[in-house]
Amino acid sequence: MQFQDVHYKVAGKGGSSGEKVILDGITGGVKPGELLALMGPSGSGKTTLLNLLSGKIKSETTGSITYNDQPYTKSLKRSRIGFVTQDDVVFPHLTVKETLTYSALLQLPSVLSRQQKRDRALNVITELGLDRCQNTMVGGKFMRGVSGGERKRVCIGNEILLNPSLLFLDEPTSGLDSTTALRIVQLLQNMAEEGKTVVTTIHQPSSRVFSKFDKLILLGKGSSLYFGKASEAMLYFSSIGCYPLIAMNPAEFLVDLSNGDVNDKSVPAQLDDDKFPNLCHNSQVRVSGFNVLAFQFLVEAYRLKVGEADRKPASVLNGKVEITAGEVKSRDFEATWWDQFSILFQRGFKEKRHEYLSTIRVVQVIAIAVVVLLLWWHSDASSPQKLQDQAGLLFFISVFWGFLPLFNSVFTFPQERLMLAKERSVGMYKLSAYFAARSACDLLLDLTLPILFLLMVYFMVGLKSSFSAFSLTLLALFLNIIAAQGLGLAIGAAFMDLKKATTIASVVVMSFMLSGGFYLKNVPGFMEWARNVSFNYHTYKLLLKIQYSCSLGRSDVECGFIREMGVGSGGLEVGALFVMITAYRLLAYLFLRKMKLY
Ligand SMILES: Nc1ncnc2c1ncn2[C@@H]1O[C@H](COP(=O)(O)OP(=O)(O)OP(=O)(O)O)[C@@H](O)[C@H]1O
Repeated sequence: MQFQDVHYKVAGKGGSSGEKVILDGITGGVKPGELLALMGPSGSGKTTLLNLLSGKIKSETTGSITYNDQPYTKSLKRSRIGFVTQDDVVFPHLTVKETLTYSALLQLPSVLSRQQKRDRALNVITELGLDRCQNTMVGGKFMRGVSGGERKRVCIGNEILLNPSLLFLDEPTSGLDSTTALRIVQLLQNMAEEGKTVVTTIHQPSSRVFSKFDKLILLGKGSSLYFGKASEAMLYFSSIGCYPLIAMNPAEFLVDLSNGDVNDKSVPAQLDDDKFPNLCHNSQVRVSGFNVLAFQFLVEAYRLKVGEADRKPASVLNGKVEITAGEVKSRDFEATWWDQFSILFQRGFKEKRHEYLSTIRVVQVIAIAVVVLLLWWHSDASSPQKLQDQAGLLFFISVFWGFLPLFNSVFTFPQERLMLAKERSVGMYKLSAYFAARSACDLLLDLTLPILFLLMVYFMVGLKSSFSAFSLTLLALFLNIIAAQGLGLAIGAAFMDLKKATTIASVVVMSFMLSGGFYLKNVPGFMEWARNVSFNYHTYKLLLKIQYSCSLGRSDVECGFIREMGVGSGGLEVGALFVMITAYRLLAYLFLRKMKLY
């Protein structure tokens, strides 16, 4: 891979006049068998350069980046490039083996049998030295799992399943102790020795880690301060008069220099006012610990080294290949739609069952059921007053089993956003397969607890004790839950941000509850739409019909509103719920389609 004079800028707040240059003419290259490190202090542009080289960023760029003398193409991204992000994008409740096996089943070509794909996952586990922890959950921020170094190796494993020729890694050692960091970099060096081209950003490596790099690009404030063999970096800097005055890790020395920090370092005497007259107002020489002169000297020295003659004119790179959801359509999906659905369903089920059927949720439902039992124990519909109380219970049931699944499903897409973006950007599966699998999985898990609730409560609170009434009540609750989930998924997909999504969801929930007809019998005409799109209103009516349609209509004048709502076959309500089930899910799918992959 070769890159020449790469520039990248972003528009500042004030439009084009306030443009911010992020990368300023970076040139370099790396061959198969080499490990290239992009080093520099925080904010120097390492991640941006890595994103450009891997094809993640395409806009606002000039310069040329070629792979085997060819420009970037979509198929290159799919089959030849692996990218390990700085944050570990993994499912915490899956084991190491499950993570890599599902990934292999989704990614590897269909010419391989399922068993061969599983074997490939096992080979990668062995290759990465993960045998001992293969049956341990990966874990994450809120859950203890494998160690940080092992988790990083799982992420690398995910990317090397397809055996890419180019592997990019963003800060693979951040947050790891020096021994674990060394193991990771050793692993990268081994991969490079096997013929891969490996490019990694690194913040401040130990000297042993530094010795593993074949090539090095040192960045400072978006400018290149060095490109060449890592082993020759110190020689180069001493050739321009910069060397450490005390024993120092070379990486520390280089990052200090790129930070403009010249303490304990010898710098050329000509860093005096006469060499750079335009920079030499003494007040400017040091800006909050940053030695402007020294830094400028390093940038100029490197430019001199490269020589203006070698720097070809910049050509426009960008804009032609936008990595969007639509584009992924064109690639060949490796597994069939049904295979994708079943793999994603199994993966989603394994990941989510811990959450849905967790002790805390079961206890929550049992606790609510006990409170309901205490309040409505042996209630009946023998008088208008008692009938009103029972209607209250039905209203509560429709609200509770609407809002619980709604709030659960609001989290689904925002929580999986990173994983979805990562997997979809390489076209691992069709969005429809993912959406169907995710919905089916949530459904199965969300329908378990209402059964428990209803079994605990139904026969003790004086509701109709026939099998058909019980089954119909359960069915009505199921429809309510499926509609509520759809709305939750749509809100989550629309905002993809947990805070915003939960806030909006709570507003929607309150409006539905208030306009649902229980608190206010005469809902004003202009608010009727809120009632009509409220699933719990229709479910409430349905439940009233199931319980009372036969016994009402005689003398319960005082419960006129129950009679009014509870008479009829329930076909209209079932129809309304089906419309909502379809509409909300369709909306969720459309929002998901519009989601940006990067
Ligand atoms: N889209 C953007 N809009 C505005 N500024 C940006 C954008 N992308 C990058 N930057 C800025 O460019 C600079 C380089 O960012 P980059 O993430 O590449 O640095 P880095 O060297 O990887 O830093 P770190 O080691 O902290 O991750 C930073 O100052 C960052 O704020």
